[in-house]
Amino acid sequence: MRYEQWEPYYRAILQDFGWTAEGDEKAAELLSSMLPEDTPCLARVEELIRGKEVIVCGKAPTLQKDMAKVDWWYKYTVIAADGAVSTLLDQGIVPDIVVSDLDGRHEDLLEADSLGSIIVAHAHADNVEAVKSLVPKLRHVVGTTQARPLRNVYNFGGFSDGDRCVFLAKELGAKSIKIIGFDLDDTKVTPKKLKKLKWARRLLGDLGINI
Ligand SMILES: Nc1ncnc2c1ncn2[C@@H]1O[C@H](COP(=O)(O)OP(=O)(O)OP(=O)(O)O)[C@@H](O)[C@H]1O
Ligand SMILES: Nc1nc2c(c(=O)[nH]1)N=C(CO)CN2
Ligand SMILES: [Mg+2]
Repeated sequence: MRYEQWEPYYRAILQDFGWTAEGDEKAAELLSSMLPEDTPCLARVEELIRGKEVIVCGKAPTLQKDMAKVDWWYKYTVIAADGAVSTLLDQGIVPDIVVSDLDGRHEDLLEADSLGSIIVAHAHADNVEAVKSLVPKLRHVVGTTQARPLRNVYNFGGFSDGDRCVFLAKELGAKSIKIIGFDLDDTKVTPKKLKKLKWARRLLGDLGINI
């Protein structure tokens, strides 16, 4: 999705949460300054996705049960949304890609990185400290922002980690996208999280994915 297409959603999200773009823009600049000018891992991310069957794993409480129903993991490019990486690693699955705003368990993000997962690390106004502490330790990183993209910090569209996985897969031309570990009606989450899940439903709905 081009930024011009994404921007109206971004403006509406900022308004809904009472945020301004400035903090996100500063966070994106910081992330940019920590990364190489080109993004060596991006070509690999594209290779993993284009024309491939992709499975996106969210971190709903149903994830483990949903995982048990997947017959053959190796036919998929596996994308984990943040905390889902911990459940996947526990079950012996190393995701190809982890999409994270770095509030998942840092040990698990580092373990996945050391096992070859590419971490699509998202900078926003509220995770600057995590960006500072974790990004220098990662070996395979692609930087993202929800604000206007920079030369080496991308915006594939999407807001929360789970829907950003799906936008990434769409944008880079996945052949199919299977989604597990999503429960967008989960009532056991905080009001802020529920609001994020509502946005996920709306954004995915506009991609033609109704869950
Ligand atoms: N019931 C659910 N509870 C939590 N996450 C869910 C649920 N259903 C779908 N997801 C997706 O799984 C993603 C990863 O979940 P996790 O709990 O790690 O999120 P998070 O990192 O706290 O969320 P975020 O940083 O996006 O606010 C979420 O971004 C969300 O899109
Ligand atoms: N400023 C800000 N941006 C976000 C936040 C958040 O808590 N604050 N959470 C997100 C979920 O991944 C995505 N973007
Ligand atoms: Mg997160």
